[in-house]
Amino acid sequence: MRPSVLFRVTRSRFIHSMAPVLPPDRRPLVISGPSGAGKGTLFTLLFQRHPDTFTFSVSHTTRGPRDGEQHGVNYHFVTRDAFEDLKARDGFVESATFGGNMYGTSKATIEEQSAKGKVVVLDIEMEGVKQIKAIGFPARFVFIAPPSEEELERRLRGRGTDSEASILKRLAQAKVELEYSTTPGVHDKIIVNEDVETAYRELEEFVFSPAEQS
Ligand SMILES: Nc1ncnc2c1ncn2[C@@H]1O[C@H](COP(=O)(O)OP(=O)(O)OP(=O)(O)O)[C@@H](O)[C@H]1O
Repeated sequence: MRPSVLFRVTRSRFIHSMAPVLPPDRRPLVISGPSGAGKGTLFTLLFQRHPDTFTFSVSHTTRGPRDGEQHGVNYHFVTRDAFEDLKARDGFVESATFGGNMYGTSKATIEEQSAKGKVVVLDIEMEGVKQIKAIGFPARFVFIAPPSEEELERRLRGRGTDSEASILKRLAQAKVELEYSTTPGVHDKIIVNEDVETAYRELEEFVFSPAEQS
């Protein structure tokens, strides 16, 4: 290998190891889609393969921490009063109540993480997507769809994390979400997660595409 070539190769490896490759469009990435479609699978790959580029948005919740959960890592655990106060001050891009507990994504969390130069990834359900769109919060919206409802059911069952009742509830909700995903202009990108690597490549390509292409 000629010395100049060697230098270029070494230099390029050095740049890659030192500086994260940042997407031209740094707006937060809102990932939504039916439970079991593979959102977690795909964004976990994004974090593993670009550890310095992306960061997961840490939500606020009024529920208590479970064993091993850490404040500021899994959630910002706050009192109901603190949550309601922040909500009244318009501090959330989206919030919702599940099983009697409140959950929300705070604007300050997104802004702090974005200020560190990272692209913030949000895993948000449909109602949250609607809220974020309604306030016009700048973000890129990606919808992960299953190849079919039958395959979605297979994945939910195969995951082995849900009761029969929970699986049926998730499948019913999936129909609503898939219907909503056909609303024009809601999502910047819809990815059908049939083969994981193919879907991942599509996600990566979208994420690193210039703003005007999204
Ligand atoms: N392309 C794929 N082919 C086959 N199985 C897949 C594929 N993508 C994900 N899975 C599997 O499907 C199951 C559901 O995936 P995952 O947990 O990532 O879904 P999710 O959309 O994040 O769900 P939730 O919203 O409930 O967290 C997992 O067991 C995962 O390993």
